[in-house]
Amino acid sequence: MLACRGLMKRYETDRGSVDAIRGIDLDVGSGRYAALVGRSGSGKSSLLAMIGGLSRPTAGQVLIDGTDIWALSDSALAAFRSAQVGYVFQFASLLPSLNAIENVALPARLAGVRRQGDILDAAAGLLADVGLDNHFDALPSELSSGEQRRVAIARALMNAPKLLLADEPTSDLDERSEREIMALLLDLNRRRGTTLLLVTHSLALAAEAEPVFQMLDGTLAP
Ligand SMILES: Nc1ncnc2c1ncn2[C@@H]1O[C@H](COP(=O)(O)OP(=O)(O)OP(=O)(O)O)[C@@H](O)[C@H]1O
Repeated sequence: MLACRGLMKRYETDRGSVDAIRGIDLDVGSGRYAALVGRSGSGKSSLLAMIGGLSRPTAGQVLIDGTDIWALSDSALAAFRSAQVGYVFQFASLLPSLNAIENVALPARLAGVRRQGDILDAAAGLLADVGLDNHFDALPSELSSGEQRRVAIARALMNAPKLLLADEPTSDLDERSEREIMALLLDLNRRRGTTLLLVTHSLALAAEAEPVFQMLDGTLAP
């Protein structure tokens, strides 16, 4: 489902170049729950951004269901991302002026889906799936950080992506919310067959994943 071949990322800075990713090959089968672990600075976010079509590799390929995503034109890549990949980041990044259901609906609006009724029905269903059926009208500022994270997960699923990328999705949450968010992600992975790639510092969170990739200074540990 997901394959990386010879991936490299070099950042050019005022102080010279940084080789953040130094030749990575990996495979994740369809419907799997995979984890990417490693110390701060080992390159996890850089790798995820290339896999998610957000940051162009210096060399190598990312194949999602056989599509070499970095060989696509910018507009084709944007369309591919919007249709096939969902993102949950460290901070929820909801739009503060939109309520929960409008935030969840946004990816479908951006993808050009026109039937507003269908969009709102789908967004309501997703909010119910993440346990927020009573908060459709709440603004992000009226929700706890765990609830905001749930809205972000529902939003990531709006366009029914095949691949869900989650970068430290529970990092600033208390233990109970962390457990609940992880249970939710794993349930979505199992029930919908969405392939999940989770970046985490936590070996405990990665324990249920298969495969687990360990990043070490821009490469994968054998
Ligand atoms: N835009 C950038 N410009 C220059 N260097 C960068 C940039 N982004 C990341 N780096 C460097 O690349 C390396 C990998 O960073 P990255 O953020 O991918 O690591 P990480 O494993 O995700 O870390 P963390 O767990 O702290 O988020 C680090 O040395 C970092 O300083």
